[in-house]
Amino acid sequence: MILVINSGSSSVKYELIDVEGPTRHQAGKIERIGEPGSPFPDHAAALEKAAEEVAPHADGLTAVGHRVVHGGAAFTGPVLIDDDVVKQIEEAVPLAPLHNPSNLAGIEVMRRLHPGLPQVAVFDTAFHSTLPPAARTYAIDREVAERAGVRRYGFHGTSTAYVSRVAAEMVGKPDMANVIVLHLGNGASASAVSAGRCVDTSMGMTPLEGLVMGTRSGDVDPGVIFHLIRGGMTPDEVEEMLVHRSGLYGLCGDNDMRTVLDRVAAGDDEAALAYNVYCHRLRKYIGAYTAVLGRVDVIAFTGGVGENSAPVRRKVLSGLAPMGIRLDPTRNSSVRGARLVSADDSAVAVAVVPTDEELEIAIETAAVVARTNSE
Ligand SMILES: Nc1ncnc2c1ncn2[C@@H]1O[C@H](COP(=O)(O)OP(=O)(O)O)[C@@H](O)[C@H]1O
Ligand SMILES: CC(=O)OP(=O)(O)O
Ligand SMILES: [Mg+2]
Repeated sequence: MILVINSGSSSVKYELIDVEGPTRHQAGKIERIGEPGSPFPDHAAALEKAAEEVAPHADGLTAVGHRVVHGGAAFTGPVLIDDDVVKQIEEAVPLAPLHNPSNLAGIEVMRRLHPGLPQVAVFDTAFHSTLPPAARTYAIDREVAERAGVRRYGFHGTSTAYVSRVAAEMVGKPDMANVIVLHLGNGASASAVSAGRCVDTSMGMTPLEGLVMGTRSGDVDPGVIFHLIRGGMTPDEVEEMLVHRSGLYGLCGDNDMRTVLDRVAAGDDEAALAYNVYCHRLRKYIGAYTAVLGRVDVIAFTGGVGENSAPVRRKVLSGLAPMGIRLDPTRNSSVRGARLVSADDSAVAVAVVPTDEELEIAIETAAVVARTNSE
């Protein structure tokens, strides 16, 4: 049995998973860590509570698997954690200042509480380590880029790996499908996957590039940043705005797509613009990744918005019949679980695939432990 720890910027998710079966056991989520009034002043307190909650159910625990957002250039797959690995994850903190410190807190507490158990790091960036040079390279001064580690790394790789695999199986091409994965949660990303290898992805050196997100801007002209700094904002203020006060929230004051859609239905112009900008950006990436892949077998929607919002899927794909993409309106609005929602005569299949990062982390953790034991 594997304990999966997803220690995020303001929440800790944990789950006990038996990969045989698979069977799910105890699961929980502690939110609003460090916020005023929260009983959990920091990640250590939340993680100790999580460990306490799972303890009565943790008979036969064999390993702990951790989500780590940024693996830098060092990690192309999951690894057994030792002091050296911790040091390398620390070195990637400047590339993911909002994510890696909480991931490290999870590792630190679980190593202390379970010193005898193998601990495995599963990186968001790992699945994207196959990006071809043309897709991962920014067209800036090469020496500067190399010195500072500036390149596209990509994120949501654990989710994208899982969803692209399920979608490829759904269209009967488990080993050779060309898949566009749209992971639309609070963070959002698009990826192009060919025969199980990621060939392009919208998030970049940090999880700020690409699609419009709940509070993150996605793509902006880098010139905007210098304009704002020369206008008197500090670099930290600009970053804070782009990460926390942009995206849907920046445009209409709400970051939850359900609220945005309710406001659109009520005739709210600000919400309508936010919704239109969000969907327009997604359509652009679908077009771009169709060109990158040449042929698309399936477009897979996942994440809270992708899995639950029929109106977003409908709007994003409307008018794309000339590209061979046709939704079935009934399937689209009644979907439950992993299902195809495209029309029978659609050349490109469209799938809704609930993501399961926790299961994927458990599977990869078990595989690392098995490999280590057999060495
Ligand atoms: N029925 C729904 N319709 C539209 N959006 C939804 C629906 N249910 C959830 N969402 C959206 O999903 C988002 C969260 O996605 P999720 O993948 O759970 O987030 P995270 O990235 O934190 O894991 C919420 O902000 C909300 O906007
Ligand atoms: C890396 C990233 O953006 O993750 P999340 O969507 O969980 O914020
Ligand atoms: Mg998520």
